[in-house]
Amino acid sequence: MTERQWKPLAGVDRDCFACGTENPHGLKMRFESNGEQLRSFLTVRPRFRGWSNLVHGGILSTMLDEMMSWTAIHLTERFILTKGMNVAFKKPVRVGTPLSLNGYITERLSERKARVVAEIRDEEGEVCASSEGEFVLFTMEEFGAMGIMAEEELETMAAAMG
Ligand SMILES: CCCCCCCC(=O)SCCNC(=O)CCNC(=O)[C@H](O)C(C)(C)COP(=O)(O)OP(=O)(O)OC[C@H]1O[C@@H](n2cnc3c(N)ncnc32)[C@H](O)[C@@H]1OP(=O)(O)O
Repeated sequence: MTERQWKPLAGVDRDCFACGTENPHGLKMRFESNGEQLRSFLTVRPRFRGWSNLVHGGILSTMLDEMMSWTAIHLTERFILTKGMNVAFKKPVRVGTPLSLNGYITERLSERKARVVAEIRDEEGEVCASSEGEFVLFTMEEFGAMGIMAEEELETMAAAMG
């Protein structure tokens, strides 16, 4: 069986703390999709530490939220809000070490909701942290009506979703 090809997703948000392409204080996460799952690779800088050389748990949670969010956005082609998420911290994660993340949908709960999982792995491929979240899905019109994004941002985002 041939593995599905991974393709990079365009970075469309400049300032998001997690995925913003131009945010000098952010994580600058980028994503790839094979149509069934998404993945991301990054090395967390020391400025995001908690204890001494360990990545702060809040930063790991942000990375997991972002991984699940883009998984939901890309695989459902909808705008999303995180309704809730649970995180399990299984192994300490060190700053300055290469990490990989993956995300996938476990259940399409309804037309408007999806359950998504994300994992953070270390260089050995061991899962260091994982999350499960519930995501509410919105059409562009519904999201626009919530006043979260300007009209032109909505259209740029919608064009980059699939
Ligand atoms: C580039 C950017 C990527 C960034 C990714 C970051 C991801 C995030 O962290 S998002 C930020 C954190 N999350 C939030 O701020 C969400 C705040 N919470 C909320 O707005 C609400 O609680 C929300 C929308 C999640 C759930 O709303 P609530 O009414 O409690 O939902 P719920 O009772 O479960 O569902 C009610 C129904 O109304 C729908 N609904 C809720 N609000 C709306 C709305 N404004 N418009 C349309 N439908 C809505 C739900 O989909 C659901 O539909 P159905 O009955 O068919 O299942």
